Amino acid sequence: MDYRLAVTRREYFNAAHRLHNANWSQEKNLEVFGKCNNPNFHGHNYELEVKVIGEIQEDTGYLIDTKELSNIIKTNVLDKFDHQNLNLDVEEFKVLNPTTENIAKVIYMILRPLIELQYELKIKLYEAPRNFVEFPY
Ligand SMILES: Nc1nc2c(c(=O)[nH]1)N=C([C@H](O)[C@H](O)COP(=O)(O)OP(=O)(O)OP(=O)(O)O)CN2
Repeated sequence: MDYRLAVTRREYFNAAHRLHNANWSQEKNLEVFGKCNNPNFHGHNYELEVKVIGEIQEDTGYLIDTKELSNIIKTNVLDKFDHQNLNLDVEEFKVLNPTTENIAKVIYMILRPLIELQYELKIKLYEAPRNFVEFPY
């Protein structure tokens, strides 16, 4: 039995969004989401941390090759989210409010099948330097 450890890859993407609940009135949306409900959308510089937890492989000395992890994130998350309008351009958010919580959850759901099951996966997503979400928790 070896010790478990974590390898984390940090990435960045820029995206526009608007927080809105189509089942609510304009007034209720404005009351709950305030400036984030502006129909003209607004952008954030998101900082994403993808953490893979497991044991060191004896043959490579790696837990996971960071280059491989970086490629997985780039192809499946950054290429899909970066410089996009999340509400309009990303399929998942046509039916889901693009809050930091939901974006972190969607990223986890995209990446989970792509990382070997023996590893635990955790997502940390910063929407602003002082606001971040961790999923799962
Ligand atoms: N739990 C959540 N709360 C809020 C979310 C969210 O995704 N989850 N999102 C928003 C808006 O998107 C809003 O635009 C947040 O950005 P910003 O206004 O820049 O954030 P702050 O006002 O907190 O910025 P500070 O400079 O750190 O004060 C709102 N709430």
